[in-house]
Amino acid sequence: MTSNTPQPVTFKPSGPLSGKISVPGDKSISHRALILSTLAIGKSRITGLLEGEDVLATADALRAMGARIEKKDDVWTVHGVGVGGLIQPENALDMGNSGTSARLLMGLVASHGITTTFTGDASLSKRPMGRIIEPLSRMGADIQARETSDHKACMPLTVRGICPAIPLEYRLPVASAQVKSAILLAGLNTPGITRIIEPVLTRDHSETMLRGFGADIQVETDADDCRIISLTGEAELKPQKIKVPGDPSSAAFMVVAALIVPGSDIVIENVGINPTRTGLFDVLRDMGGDIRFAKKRTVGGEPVADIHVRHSALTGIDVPAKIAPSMIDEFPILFIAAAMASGQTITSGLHELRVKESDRLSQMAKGLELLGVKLTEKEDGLTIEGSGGKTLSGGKAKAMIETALDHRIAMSFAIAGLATKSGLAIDDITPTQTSFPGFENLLATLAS
Ligand SMILES: O=C(O)C1=C[C@@H](OP(=O)(O)O)[C@@H](O)[C@H](O)C1
Ligand SMILES: C=C(OP(=O)(O)O)C(=O)O
Repeated sequence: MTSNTPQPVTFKPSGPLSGKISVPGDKSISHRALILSTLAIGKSRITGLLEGEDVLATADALRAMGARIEKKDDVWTVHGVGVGGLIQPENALDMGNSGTSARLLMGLVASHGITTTFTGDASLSKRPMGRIIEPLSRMGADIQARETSDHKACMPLTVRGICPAIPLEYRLPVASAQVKSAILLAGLNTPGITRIIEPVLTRDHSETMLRGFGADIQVETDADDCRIISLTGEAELKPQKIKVPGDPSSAAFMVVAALIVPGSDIVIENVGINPTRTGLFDVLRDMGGDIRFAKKRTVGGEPVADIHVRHSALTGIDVPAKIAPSMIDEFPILFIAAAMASGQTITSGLHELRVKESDRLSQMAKGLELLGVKLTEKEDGLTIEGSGGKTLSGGKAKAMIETALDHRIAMSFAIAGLATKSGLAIDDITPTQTSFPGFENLLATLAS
């Protein structure tokens, strides 16, 4: 887990960025690769796994519930216990900073006859868990959570799973791949068909990977354009060889860095370009960004490409709210691009950003204001007046940016620092370890 000692770092103005890099493995796919391999009978092999703290928290939790997970050279091997084969962990499972670990694993244990306590860091302990507790309780799990003063169910919490659980038909009230995936994972060890109605498409890695592991899962679209996902329970999963592609959410920081630093020309190899994840690249292209996907191919059922990016003059746009789910983690870095664009960038429909690792609308607004950026913070978005390509330098630019245990806030302002007059200090770089180990070094290789 992230050390408790904050490490402040100053990011200095940069000359042109150049070179070919690759970013660490996709976080969402890495969590799912470990979880589904644990549920298969036999030995799965994973390459390209993200070795960030969030994914390592998932691996540790799965080990505590009986999986044997080992790493040799670049290959992770998971000896699965089979659907229904988890054992009760001896201690509470520490989910660190990771919402995905907490929510997916809650789903996993809900349909096993085991009792499991989940804990997390100060950030995760503030995030809403009611959205997971509600459907899993309907499946028969008993979940006791801490109640906050404003009556929200938060961690720490204890899931008393039930086997057999009751199959659920559930319409997702919030566009969340974590909620969808938690229910699907619970459904795997539940007799009958678990059905999810998804009015707004979210990342679909769980569906793709479940199919790849041999589960019986059907996806249809109804007359109202809702996806209906049906999973047959008591599944038998077969072990797989998985190649995890580079994470588009990590590539996003390097893409925006190249767009805003004059003279830059970079290539990021082997990045996942699943359309449920690439909204940021579409928005940046609409703003005038020169971003090309080269060598498109399919790896393990996921589309992958090399991304070629060149410095570009950006123009602000009105970002359609409906694109939000396909770039939900990328708004912090979009706001940095918007601050460097000419004209106004308007965003809306982003309530979910207030319940991520931090309140990302408020943290980004505070930091951008320190940099002298003019903006309006609304309940569901920011409207940002861009500098028209001029370097950022507010009167208070010497102040530290507060990262609030949020990796994406830290990395977004690190990139902003490259486009300042005299550098930008952020109060803690350690949260980058959760999703992007090696972030600082990789950025330095592009600048050298
Ligand atoms: O399922 C996943 O892997 C994720 C889903 C998203 O969360 P929500 O489901 O809360 O939107 C995203 O923000 C998170 O980084 C990863
Ligand atoms: C929201 C994120 O992750 P999680 O929900 O897994 O903490 C993120 O990576 O931006």
